[in-house]
Amino acid sequence: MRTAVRGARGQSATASATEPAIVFDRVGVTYGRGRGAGAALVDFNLRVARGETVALLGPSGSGKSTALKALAGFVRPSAGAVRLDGRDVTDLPPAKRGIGVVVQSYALFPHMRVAENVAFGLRAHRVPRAQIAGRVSDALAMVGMSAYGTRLPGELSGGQQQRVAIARALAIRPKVLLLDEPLAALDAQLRRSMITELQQLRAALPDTAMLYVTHDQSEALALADRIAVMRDARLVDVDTTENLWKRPPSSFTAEFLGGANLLPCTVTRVIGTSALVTVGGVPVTAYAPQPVVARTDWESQAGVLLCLRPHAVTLTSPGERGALPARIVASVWRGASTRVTITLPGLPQTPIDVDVAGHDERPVGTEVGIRFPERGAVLVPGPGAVS
Ligand SMILES: Nc1ncnc2c1ncn2[C@@H]1O[C@H](COP(=O)(O)OP(=O)(O)OP(=O)(O)O)[C@@H](O)[C@H]1O
Repeated sequence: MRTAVRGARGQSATASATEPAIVFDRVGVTYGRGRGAGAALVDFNLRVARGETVALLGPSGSGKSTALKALAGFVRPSAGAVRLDGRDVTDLPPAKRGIGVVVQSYALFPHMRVAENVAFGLRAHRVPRAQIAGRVSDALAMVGMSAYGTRLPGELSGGQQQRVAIARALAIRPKVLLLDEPLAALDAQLRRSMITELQQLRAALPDTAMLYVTHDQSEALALADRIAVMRDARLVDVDTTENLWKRPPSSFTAEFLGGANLLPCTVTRVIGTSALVTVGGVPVTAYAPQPVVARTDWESQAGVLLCLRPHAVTLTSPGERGALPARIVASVWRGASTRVTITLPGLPQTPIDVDVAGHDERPVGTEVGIRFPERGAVLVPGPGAVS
């Protein structure tokens, strides 16, 4: 059953001029039928404003692409509604939604030249013939591909093909741009430079709402205003990139966004946002964001964890005043930094990853000390906490 009431010409009764560019209203998607049916999206609610970029972040199979497809019209929701600028488009075919879509595999027509590939979408959207050449050249200029209009896709690199795919999506001047893992097929170096280009493109399209699907947290942090974290077909957390990073509302989000170390701890006292906790038998002070870590969470000790990000920890000499004693159990040099894994004597089964700048050559077994600022040690509700 749908939640929105639709009136004449697909106009939602809830539509208003102030509605965000994109609204998912309790959307559900089920693939297959009968016993084989599987829910890929459950009670999915999300709003994206004009000019805003939201990243859908989550592990493989969590339903990110399904959400995008429901918005683009490639799968039909079994429940709920999708609205664009206040208009219910749940039953509209994809070509009538005016959405630009970019997918991982470029999806260019191999026998058509670059300019023809870009023009194809314009014809499908019935843009008048006289306007097509100008729109194609504007779109190619936006992605720095003006000089390549007469090439075939096979004569381009992966990054150039993806730029053409983006140009094709932009040519229809969409108010909504959907990007489904657009950089996943590119190598690490090209991905980094494409992130910079996408940031520039973002700035050049101040009125466009963007939904960006990725399982790469660094892309999400670099490009999004807000991040929506998905797990098992559901939206688990949504907030600004900064809030989710600094004050993760769940251990899942803390781990997914930045590979946090999550340590069992006991909270002794909280004053304001400052907490005294015991970790591995040692007292430390930590940041207790409110209301993320509600008083009941720590008073009942219902699974509060200490989130330590690898870059927030500093290795010191053993016995240095104020440092916790630790021992190195593994060390991997990564070029610009070394990922050193340590354990605390009171928590020998809980490895803690620490990123040290440069090449740290201390051997496994070395006794060290660790320090972290109060704001670098954040309490988060554990998996058992009731939200
Ligand atoms: N056409 C389909 N028919 C049946 N099941 C599907 C179909 N497409 C996706 N699924 C299933 O729906 C679930 C969500 O898939 P979806 O592609 O949305 O996940 P995702 O988060 O985008 O994953 P990835 O990061 O691997 O692309 C998965 O369990 C997947 O196997």
